[in-house]
Amino acid sequence: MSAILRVSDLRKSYSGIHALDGVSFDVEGGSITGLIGPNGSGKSTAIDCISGFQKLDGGTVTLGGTDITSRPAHLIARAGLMRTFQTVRVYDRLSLADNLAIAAQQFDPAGWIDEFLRTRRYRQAVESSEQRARQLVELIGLQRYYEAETGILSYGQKKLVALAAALMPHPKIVVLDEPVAGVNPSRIREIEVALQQLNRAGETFLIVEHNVEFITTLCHQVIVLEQGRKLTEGTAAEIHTDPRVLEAYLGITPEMAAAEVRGAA
Ligand SMILES: Nc1ncnc2c1ncn2[C@@H]1O[C@H](COP(=O)(O)OP(=O)(O)OP(=O)(O)O)[C@@H](O)[C@H]1O
Repeated sequence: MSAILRVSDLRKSYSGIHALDGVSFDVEGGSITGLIGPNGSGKSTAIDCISGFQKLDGGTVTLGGTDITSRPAHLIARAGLMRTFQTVRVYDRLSLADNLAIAAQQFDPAGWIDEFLRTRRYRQAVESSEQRARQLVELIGLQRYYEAETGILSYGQKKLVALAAALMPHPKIVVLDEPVAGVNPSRIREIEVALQQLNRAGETFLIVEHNVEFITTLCHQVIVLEQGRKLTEGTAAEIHTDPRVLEAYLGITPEMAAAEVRGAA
């Protein structure tokens, strides 16, 4: 695997607060990479800056070798970096199929003249969008709701629809902002399975999430931020046992962990 997304030395301050203080990391193509850290560590600022929703003070972002630093969000999306948001954004009154058709249309090569004249380009765009929609809906396990209004779906299922919408234009990577926040715990597994299925089909994800168990179950690589800096990165197993991560998250110092072990012995 090679890096599809490379961020180097990201810097962003808010009136003296260093939200990002030189953060660098890579996301490998075909991976699920997690970005975690305690409250205020800079996760949201990082993904907002990467996806063009905030301006960086410094640093670079490259996508598939192309410099996309500080481009407007819509051009970053067009370059192949899509994102989802903490709060779900779907059209409740429209069917799942229509939600996905609208998502595809934003990037459609066919214009209104093609549509008016029903050109071959228009017919091909509609056909490939429907094929993509059916494939994605199957991968997220919602095929029985394809024609149903999305309003009837659970919050977790709507999050999956928003994810499928982000995937419609065949992006190089999707950045997910807290995909299981607010989701009923009994539904979290559905999202986990859907992401695994999509990843097996070749999709790449960068996930920001507070639910560390979800991240460590799912991710090949985990990056940990603390106070605007990268504290560490590694596999889920490495992160789980890293004393610096335990301290940052739980306030457990290596000495306390050792004392606990001695006490239990
Ligand atoms: N618009 C803003 N104005 C001023 N300070 C901000 C702003 N946005 C973020 N910050 C500060 O920047 C730092 C990083 O915030 P950020 O929201 O990126 O962290 P986070 O890891 O996403 O936190 P959380 O997990 O609580 O969402 C924090 O100290 C925060 O208070």
